[in-house]
Amino acid sequence: MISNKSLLSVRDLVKIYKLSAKSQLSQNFILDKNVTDKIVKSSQIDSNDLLVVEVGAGPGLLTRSILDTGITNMIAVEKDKRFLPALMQLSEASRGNLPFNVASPLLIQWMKMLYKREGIFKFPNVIMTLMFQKEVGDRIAASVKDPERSRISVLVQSLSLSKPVLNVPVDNFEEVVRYFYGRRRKTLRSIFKTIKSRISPTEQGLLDYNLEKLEWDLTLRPEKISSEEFCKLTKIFIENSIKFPT
Ligand SMILES: C[S@@+](CC[C@H](N)C(=O)[O-])C[C@H]1O[C@@H](n2cnc3c(N)ncnc32)[C@H](O)[C@@H]1O
Repeated sequence: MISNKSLLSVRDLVKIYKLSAKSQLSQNFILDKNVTDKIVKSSQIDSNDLLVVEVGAGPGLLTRSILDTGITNMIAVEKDKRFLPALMQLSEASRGNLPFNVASPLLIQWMKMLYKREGIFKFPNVIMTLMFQKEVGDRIAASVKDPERSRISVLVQSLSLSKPVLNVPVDNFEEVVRYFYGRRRKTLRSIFKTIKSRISPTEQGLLDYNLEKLEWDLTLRPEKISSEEFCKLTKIFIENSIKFPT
């Protein structure tokens, strides 16, 4: 718990240290404590939590709301040294509003670790509260019908524990999805043509035979392919020992 009486307000700190938001660091600050308190409430942070980590603490208002819960161990990570004086006032750190530029790679890494039960995810009941820019949130939730559908939609939806669809190793799956979304403006026919030019004639035959069974419409683009279908494709490569081209 921190004593706010001894602290300058975050609004004042922003003025004093001239902490204007830098777009290249995806900076966008919350200056209303009602909002940061609500975020913390929804994250279910409890004073018994052993450790809370905040990535991208900025001027530290969310950090203050987290500290107000009475937690005792906190790590705040911040790339921009300008925030050091503001954060130095706070002795501990938190979790919350992710820097938008690192949100997608971090999320994919965490989802993979969660799926493999690695790192902190070896422990049961790890709760993470992640806040994203609306555009990133839209992409995460996008279905095959939405124009925002992207690699992150496929990966997160496939790895999500509430509705897991993955039945192939996550690294192979990611490789396939990354390859297709790296060519998202091309048709599936054109992408498969490139893939086939990079594998042996025997492998080409095996791939053609199995692709027919998938019954994909090859005039479509990758965003129209569901996570389940990408799983099936990954399985074809694995079961027929076809090395996926990089
Ligand atoms: C969207 S702001 C959020 C600030 C604060 N948490 C809030 O809610 O007001 C994201 C913060 O992440 C920081 N940031 C950006 N890239 C970072 C990185 N690679 N590592 C750590 N912090 C980073 C930015 O400097 C910025 O302060």
